[in-house]
Amino acid sequence: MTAPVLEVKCLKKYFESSGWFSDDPPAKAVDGVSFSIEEGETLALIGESGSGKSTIAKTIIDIHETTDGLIRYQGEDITNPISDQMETIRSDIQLVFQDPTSCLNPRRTIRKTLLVPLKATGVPTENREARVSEMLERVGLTDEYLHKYPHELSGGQKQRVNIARALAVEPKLLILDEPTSALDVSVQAKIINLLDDLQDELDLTYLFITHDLSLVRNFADETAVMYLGKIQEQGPTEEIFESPRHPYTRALLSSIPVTSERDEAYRPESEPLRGEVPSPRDVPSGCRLHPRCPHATDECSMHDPETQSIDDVDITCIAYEDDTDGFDALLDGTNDTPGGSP
Ligand SMILES: Nc1ncnc2c1ncn2[C@@H]1O[C@H](COP(=O)(O)OP(=O)(O)OP(=O)(O)O)[C@@H](O)[C@H]1O
Repeated sequence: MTAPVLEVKCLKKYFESSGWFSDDPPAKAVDGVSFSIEEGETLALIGESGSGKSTIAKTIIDIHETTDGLIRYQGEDITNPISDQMETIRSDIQLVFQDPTSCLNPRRTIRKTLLVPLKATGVPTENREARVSEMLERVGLTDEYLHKYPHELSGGQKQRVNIARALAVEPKLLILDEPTSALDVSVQAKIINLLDDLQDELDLTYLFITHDLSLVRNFADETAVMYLGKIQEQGPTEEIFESPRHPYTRALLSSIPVTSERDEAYRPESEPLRGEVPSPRDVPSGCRLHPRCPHATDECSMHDPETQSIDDVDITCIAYEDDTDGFDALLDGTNDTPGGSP
């Protein structure tokens, strides 16, 4: 059996305080996260702003040093990598960022932008021009764009160039960090379709980071829902969207704008979460969601929840564990209590 392309185990990334604030506790941006992605699959990491999604991405590619835990790429331990592992990571794992404009050098034509990674990875000079054209074509652009500068391109076209640049080194894993959030809605769908096609053509594996849940359902095989540095619920995307169990997942999904009857049918009943997301420097005891959770009991503030597996889904919730029947009735729509409090 081949190893998953990416495996993350009990990953922690704490940011220590510095300067005037050096006595403050560290920010627990990522606090014990585990997941794996098989070849050719997409895992979506979803959650509100500040839940730790980008920190996971940056820790995987060694922009941040790992505080604790393990990161494996194709079975090899790449946690805080040594220099030759860094070369593998630089060619096999590519990151596509949110803002297509800031990632492109305004003084470089598209041709020059795409030549940089080809030179860096030693593609012979005589093959480079053909590769640039091929890469542009892959992302739906023509040679007409070769001599243009970034400011002459639309947001969607710039993101296509960023994707082409990421593909230049023939990566196996793309980390897509909110790749469409700076784009218009109509352009977002085109970029998602492009990424979908590229995955099939090139057998790519994706870690897709987003807070836009409407993009996830048709794109990701698996979904992990993050809150304040921890995954709360994780499983096949269809299962998460059709039968969300965790109160946090339910609250997130109930806040997606409804655009079709299918959306309406899947929209879970949920009471809104109370208050604001706490600081990662002051994580609540027990279940970190408990001060905001409509289902929280006294138990939830006292113990760290265990993760349990139900129907291929891992859920980390004491209230669910203690009242599975009540929660399942809520899922079936047979709970009498308005808002579904168990
Ligand atoms: N370099 C840093 N130093 C201190 N704290 C940081 C640093 N980078 C991130 N954080 C904190 O870690 C937490 C997680 O941030 P992160 O950017 O990973 O969240 P996110 O889920 O990706 O949110 P967003 O979608 O807004 O980027 C936040 O509270 C953030 O302020």
